[in-house]
Amino acid sequence: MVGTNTQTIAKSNDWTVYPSPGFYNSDCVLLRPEESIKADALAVEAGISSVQLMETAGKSVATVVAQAVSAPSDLAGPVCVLCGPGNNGGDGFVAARYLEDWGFPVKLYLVGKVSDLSGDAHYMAERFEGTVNQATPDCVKGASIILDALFGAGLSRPVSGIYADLIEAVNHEEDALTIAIDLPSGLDGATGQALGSCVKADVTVTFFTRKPGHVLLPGRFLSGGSDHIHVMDIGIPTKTLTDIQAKTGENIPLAWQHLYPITSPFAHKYNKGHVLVLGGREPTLGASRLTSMAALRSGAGLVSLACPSESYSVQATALTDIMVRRFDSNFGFLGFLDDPRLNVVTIGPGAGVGEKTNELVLGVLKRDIPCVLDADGLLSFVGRSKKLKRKSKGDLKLVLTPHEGEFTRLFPEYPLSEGRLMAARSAAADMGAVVVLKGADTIIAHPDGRAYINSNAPTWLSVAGTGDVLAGMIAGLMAQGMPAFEASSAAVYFHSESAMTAGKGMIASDLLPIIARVLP
Ligand SMILES: NC(=O)C1=CN([C@@H]2O[C@H](COP(=O)(O)OP(=O)(O)OC[C@H]3O[C@@H](n4cnc5c(N)ncnc54)[C@H](O)[C@@H]3O)[C@@H](O)[C@H]2O)[C@@H](O)CC1
Ligand SMILES: [K+]
Repeated sequence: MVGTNTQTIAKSNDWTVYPSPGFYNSDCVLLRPEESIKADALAVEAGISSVQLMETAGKSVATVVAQAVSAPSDLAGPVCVLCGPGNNGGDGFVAARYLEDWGFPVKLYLVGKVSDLSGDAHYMAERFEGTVNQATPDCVKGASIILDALFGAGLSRPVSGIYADLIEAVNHEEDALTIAIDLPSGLDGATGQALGSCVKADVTVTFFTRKPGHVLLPGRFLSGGSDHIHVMDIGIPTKTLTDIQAKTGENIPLAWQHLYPITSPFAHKYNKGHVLVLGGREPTLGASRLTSMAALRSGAGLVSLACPSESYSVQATALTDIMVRRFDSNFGFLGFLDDPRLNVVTIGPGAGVGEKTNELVLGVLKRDIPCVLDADGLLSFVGRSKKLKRKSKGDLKLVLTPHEGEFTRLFPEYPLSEGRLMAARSAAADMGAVVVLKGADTIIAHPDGRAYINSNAPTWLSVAGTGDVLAGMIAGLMAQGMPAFEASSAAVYFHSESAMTAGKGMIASDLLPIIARVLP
């Protein structure tokens, strides 16, 4: 699966890696609604008519409906097709025509009149030979299948009025199978947030690529969940992705496998990097142990844990595979950085919030040593995040891994209410650092605007200590030469894979022996 790279140490000029193969591949790239409308337009420029695109789109929706039922006669109620005022409604008319032709009991409902429709939607409405009924909230009662063609990529404001009433009626009809065309109506395809009311679909049929809203939460669940989002090829040439220069993708191996560090037969501990983890004091001694073990399990050649003298004996006794070192002052810790083999420092888990940690972090950054900052390492910069700003346009040297609470405290200027994706992107651009905004849909954002959305985290991953493990995994991959953005993305992905393998009820330390099993 992973690893076509023959280099032992991957190329690491981060800012030149874009575009990566993932952004050319419709399995990975997530087109924002305006980008998908642009893709349609580019396909038209390339000679495919927009009517043909809509015909193929509508037919593909009908095909998914047909595959969901063994035979039209098995349906107790009709297939209700709810059409809105734009081209999403046009897709609904096409799907309704095919389903009628195939013998399905179809009832089509439109908000407004056919004469109000324009362009391709109007043309497709004229071609539909069945009855066009006026949509009212009662119309979906008793339906076996509801096809939601109210709004797709063109949703431009919060849903209200008759549309909100229709959406509520759809969601109330729990026995019906609700299939959304392109996006559940009311879902903002860019942010994954509901704009006013939103259809809760069981299945979503989208075209060419998925949209960020299908992967971000709650959009992923409103769309029926990852396994129920069908992406249909409607003939848009893949090369349009090159012209669009999309910068959002799903965090899958395709996105970063070309930079994954491959262990050469000549590898030894001294050419697989050396991670230094700052160890803490009571009562959070275990956190930095998790981080250091995760770095080692992720393939780093050497891992050292540097801790204050008072916790030295506990840490040294608890760790067998990690070199434990002691220091009595910040000066002592910074002295460890003179070792030229040391190539990543992790500060955070159990480090303590305050001036001392602040000084240590700035000392590391001043020496230009790549650094993963988590937990206390981040919280020590609340109110002074500007001090972390990196100006360099060369290799990215800093990775920040806040969860939502830490992010909000660190970056109040980027409110999460405007969408996690945008907030993480803005913070990354501002700081000149990789920002890993943790959550059920972790975002990994690069200062140049690229971002991956992670989707393979099981619910049980959210337990104490798993963030400490993630920080170690990122550091471990960076130590082996993987660029910061891709190392962070790969670590997030394999962290979730490890949790998946560990299973429900796992605790953070269960992940450690599994990491090495799931890594390629
Ligand atoms: N060539 C193309 O552009 C293709 C488009 N396709 C379909 O077309 C869709 C996009 O079509 P459109 O751009 O026409 O957009 P939509 O059909 O999603 O909706 C746009 C219409 O809804 C209105 N509207 C937006 N928000 C509203 C709100 N909150 N309340 C009331 N009215 C609202 C707008 O004024 C406009 O009339 C895609 O989602 C897809 O389903 C597919 O047929 C594939 C080809
Ligand atoms: K829809």
